[in-house]
Parts: sequence; C-alpha cells; structure tokens
Amino acid sequence: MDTSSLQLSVAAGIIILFPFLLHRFQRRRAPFPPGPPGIPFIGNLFQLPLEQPWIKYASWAKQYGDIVHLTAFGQHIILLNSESAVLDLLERRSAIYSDRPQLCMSGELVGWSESVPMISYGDRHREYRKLLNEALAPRKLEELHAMEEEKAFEYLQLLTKDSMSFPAHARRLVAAIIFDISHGYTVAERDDPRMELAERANNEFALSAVPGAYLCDTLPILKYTPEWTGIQFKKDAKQFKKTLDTLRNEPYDKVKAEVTTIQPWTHADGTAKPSFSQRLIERNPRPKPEEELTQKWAALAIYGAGADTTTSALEWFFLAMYLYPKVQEQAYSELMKVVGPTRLPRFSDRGNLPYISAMIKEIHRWNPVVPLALPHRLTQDDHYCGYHIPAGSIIWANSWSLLHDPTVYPAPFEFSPERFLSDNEKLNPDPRRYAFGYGRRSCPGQVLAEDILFIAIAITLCVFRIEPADASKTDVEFTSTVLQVRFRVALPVSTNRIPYSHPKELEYNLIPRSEEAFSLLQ
Ligand code: HEM
Repeated sequence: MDTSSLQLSVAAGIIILFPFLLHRFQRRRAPFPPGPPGIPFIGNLFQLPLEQPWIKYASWAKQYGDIVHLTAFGQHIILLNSESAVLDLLERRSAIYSDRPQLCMSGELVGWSESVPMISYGDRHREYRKLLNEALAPRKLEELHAMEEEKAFEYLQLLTKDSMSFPAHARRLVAAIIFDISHGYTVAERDDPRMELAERANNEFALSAVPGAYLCDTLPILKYTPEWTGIQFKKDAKQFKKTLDTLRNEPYDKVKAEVTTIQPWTHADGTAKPSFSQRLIERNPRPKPEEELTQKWAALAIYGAGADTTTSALEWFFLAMYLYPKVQEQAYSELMKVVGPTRLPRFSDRGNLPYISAMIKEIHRWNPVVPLALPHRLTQDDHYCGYHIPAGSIIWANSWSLLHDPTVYPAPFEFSPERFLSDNEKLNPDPRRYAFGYGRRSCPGQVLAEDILFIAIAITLCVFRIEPADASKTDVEFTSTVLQVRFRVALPVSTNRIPYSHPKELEYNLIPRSEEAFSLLQ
C-alpha cells in the first residue's frame, strides 16, 4: 500500500469510527445524574425516607432535576420524576429497562423471584405475560361481568349485616372475584382458609423483604450456610417457602384433579369450574414440569398482584366519599338518573355513567395505589440527557409526582372527578397511563381492576351514603406498607421493596339511602 492510500484508509477509518469513539468517550465522561450527596460507601441509605418516599423523591426532583441519582452500598438508584423521562426510558427503551432487582432472602431463598411481578425479564416473563394477556383481554373479561355482579351483590348483603367492616368486605369481594377467575374457587363468607393462606404468604413476603432484616441480602454468600447449623434465616426461609409453595401448588393441583382429561383413572369427576387454571390444564394436558410451573405462577399472579392493589383503591374511594360529600351526591344523583331507585347498577349501565367513570380515574390520580410503580432494573449501560446510567441501576418512576403536577392536574390535592369531564384536552390526561406502570412490565390486570372498582363503587353508592364518623376530622393519614397485611405492619422502605399506599384508617358511618334501596338486597 502506498503512502497516499494508507492515509486515505486511516482517514476513512477515523470517519467511520468517529461516531462510535465519540459515543464511548461521551459515555465515559458523562456524569451520573445529580442527587443529594451521600456518605462514602454507605451512600444515601440513611436519607431514604421510611414513609411515603414518593413525596421526598418529588422534593429532590425540584432541587436536582427530573432525573435523580442515589446510591446505597454501591447500588445505583435512579428516580424519574417527569413524564418525558419515564416514557423515554421505561417505554421507548423498554428492551433494557424491564428487568427487576432481586433480593436474596425473599427472592431466591423464599422463591418470590419466580413470581410474575418479580421475575427477571426474559423468556419466562414473556410466557407469563402471554398467558395473562390472553385471559385478561377486555373481550374475555366481559364474559365475567355476570359473575362479578353476583359477587358484588353478596358483598352488599354482607355490608348491610355488618356495616362497620367495610375493609374486610371489600377485601373479600376482590378475593371472591379473583379466585373465581384464577382457580374457579368460591370464597367462604368469613375466615376463608385460602384467603388466610394468601394473606400469610403476603405477610411473610413483607417480613422477608424488610431491608436489613436478613444479612444474606447484604452478604449473599451467606445463602450457602448449611441448614444443619440451625441458623435462623434458613429456618425462616424454609417456613416462608413452604407457605408460598402451598399457595402456588394446592389451588392449581385441586383444579387439575377435577379436570378428567388429565387423570381419567382417578376419582376426578370433571367438576372443574371454568377458570384460568382449568383452561390452561385442558389446553395442555401433559405439560413438561417447567410448563406446569409457569402455569401455576401465572394463576397465582392474578391474586398475588391483584388483590391488595384493588382493595386499596376501594379504600381510597371510601375515604374520598366521606371527605368530599358533594362528589358523592353528584355520583348518587347520576346513578338515580340512569339506574333509578328500583334496581341495582349493572355493567350495561357503565357507558351512561360518565361521572362514576371520572371518579374512578380520579381515585387512581388522587392517591395512586402503587405511587412508585414497581422497581425496574436496567440491564446495560445507558446514556440519557447527557447523563450516564450504569447497568444494574434500580429505576423508580415517581408516578405520584406525575399525577400531582399542578401544571398538568390543576389543584392536584383536591379530589375532583370534574377535571376529567372538561373539554380541555391539554390538561388532566388520563391518569391510568401512569397509575398502572410502564412498558413491558405495565399492569396486565388493569381492565379487571377497573371492572371490580366500577361494580363495587356503583352498587355501594346506590344503597348507602358514606359519612365521616367525625365530621371535624378532615386530615388524611397514609401508610406505605409493603403490602396491606392483616396486621398492617408499617415497614421501612428499602431500595427495591414495593411501597403501596393506603389510608391509615377509615372512620365512617354508613347510612342507608332509603327503605327502597335497602329492599333491593332482599
Ligand atoms: C387498582 C388496581 C391495580 C393497580 C393500581 C395496579 C398497578 C400496577 C403497577 C403500577 C404495576 C407495576 C408496573 C411496572 O412495574 O411498571 C403492576 C404490575 C402488575 N399487576 Fe397490577 N395493578 C392493579 C390491579 C391488578 C390486578 C387486578 C391484577 C390481576 C391480574 C394485576 C396484576 C399485575 C401483575 C401480574 C403485575 C406484574 C407485571 C410484570 O411484572 O410484568 N394488577 N400493577
């Protein structure tokens, strides 16, 4: 090669490689997003708020910008506080932002890391989502409306008998609908063993995910400690795993035993009620062990991820009704105009009840049940808005902050369904876009949740007026527990636990609307 062609080749090489080299150079030079200064090695661990972290995160955003960087023991944490950042990263770049962080104790040792919401992004997750999306498609869910109306009627009857236990009845209603869908199981009127098992599993998940409670989360090597040493965390893991395995296997195995095509030689009598599990078993009568496990986890996810969230939204509805009596009266008057006093509302009325629909949107906006979505995990280094976001970062999207931005939702702390009835398209976008999460991990149960909320809300308002027990008390207290567990343990918030939002307590009176309304329950 002569000198000139060598020079030419070098120049061409530089031109071709320049964008790549520049990108690498920028990437290496790019700083982390700004954030509050931390302590060496420990990072910002002690600054992470224990209660309602979304509020502190929103205030950091005002100080440092829409993308905030924190660390805890070397773990990078990124807080996203604007719509553009959330959608750019979690939706437009969802191929690399859809993983989940894992904990050693609750994830690996107890086994939750295989569950739909917690599993790492990959083939198994895609398989789960395929099964769930198929079963929870809007057209499929319409077939369930009659069953849901029936369960809502039962709930109203129980509420009439014992009006002071709304949270328990709401929880039972949601469980009754969900277990019917997932396993064709009928929940008992009280002390249902399967609901108790599910709550125990949730409780144990909460305990096993408490940051700092188990040293193996900080030093994963400890997981290899043999059981014969009698070490406590191994004993706890064994007990929690047993509960989780029972909850995943028993309901499914019961359906399997009832489907005659599987085991015609047993006493199975073909009595399996139509359900998600029953259809999976019939469609794939001889699954490989791996396929069967996938089916079991998918069936469990409907209860596991759907029950507490939907019940919480109903609690927020209750609270909003007694804090905002004018809204309640407006909803009631719409119901009386469309449904009238001589029957109960049905799904077929929904299209004619715009105020109720706006109220449900406002519940999702006013106090989103999952204010920070679930944590996403970035799988490869990324570069955004001039910042470097390292692979392995835990990403929290502050949905609460987006839903309380006064430039988008004026007077954001007011409960005002009217905001969704105005013609101004620029303001008050549909809050469900944020309340149900993002990208490839967004909630597959949204339509089901909306159905349950609609029927429970419409039917309650037709029969009862909800009043505060003490009208002078107007301040709301929140909790941000891991899950709403029976004993409502308030637990500190870690880098990758899931804070859910609940009202701390409900103090209300239920006043029957009329003799006529009451007689509808007979
Ligand atoms: C008001 C009720 C509900 C709300 C507000 C809600 C909200 C959410 C949110 C914010 C996420 C996390 C999304 C993300 O990581 O970006 C999620 C995930 C999930 N939700 Fe819901 N949800 C509700 C009800 C339900 C119901 C009824 C089901 C039943 C099937 C369900 C099943 C799931 C599952 C399986 C996931 C995990 C998805 C994945 O990781 O791929 N949810 N939900």
